[in-house]
Amino acid sequence: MTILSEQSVREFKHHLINGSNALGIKVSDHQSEQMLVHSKELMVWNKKINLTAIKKPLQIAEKHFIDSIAAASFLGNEQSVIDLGSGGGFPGIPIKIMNPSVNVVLIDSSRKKINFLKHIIRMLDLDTIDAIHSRVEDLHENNVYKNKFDAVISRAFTDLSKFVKLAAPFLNKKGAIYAMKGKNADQEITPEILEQYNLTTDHYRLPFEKSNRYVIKLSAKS
Ligand SMILES: C[S@@+](CC[C@H](N)C(=O)[O-])C[C@H]1O[C@@H](n2cnc3c(N)ncnc32)[C@H](O)[C@@H]1O
Repeated sequence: MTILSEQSVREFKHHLINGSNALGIKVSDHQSEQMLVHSKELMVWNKKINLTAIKKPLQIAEKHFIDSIAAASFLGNEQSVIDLGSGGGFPGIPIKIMNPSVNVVLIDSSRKKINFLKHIIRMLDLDTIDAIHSRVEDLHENNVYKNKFDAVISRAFTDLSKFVKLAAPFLNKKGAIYAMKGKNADQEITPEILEQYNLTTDHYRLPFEKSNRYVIKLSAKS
């Protein structure tokens, strides 16, 4: 099925590459092609299952892909990343596309969304990435995932306090938690979080619509 005209494809890639460039991030032609494939499938599957409220191609480019790529640029050189409540694959799939050597695990409690994510992984022929159908809390005692990750990340999953509790069991000793947030991010930071973690906040603005985004990084106090 042709979901995008040739003109729309050109506009999508242009938007993705130029918008990322404006944030100082280089997206190659191959990477933009991979994100285009993911976007087209997102639009097709979204007609049957609820993957995203964002439906226009250029908005998908900016609000899903550029947002995920920008947040990924604040990761250190982590080699294993788990994305909690990954939904349509954000930020986990763009993280993998931008950093092919990183091991990525995507978790979601919706079987339909996991089927979609497995389909994308197959279409893009990605390796060292897995999509797991589970509630996050049901994996806390699973030795495959417990204390195994350098980074736990999420976007639009839950509030910061709850995310920290759900993320902590996955971290290895040097691991860090990354929460992608929109406006009022600072209001979610509680004294309990500051007691337990060193906190840094990075900021960027989406390049076209100009809204503010924050990545809150938490690493355990030694
Ligand atoms: C609002 S969506 C965000 C999706 C994606 N991270 C994004 O930013 O586009 C939240 C996702 O978390 C999943 N979810 C909610 N509670 C969960 C839980 N306890 N364990 C695993 N996934 C969960 C939902 O199925 C949904 O796909």
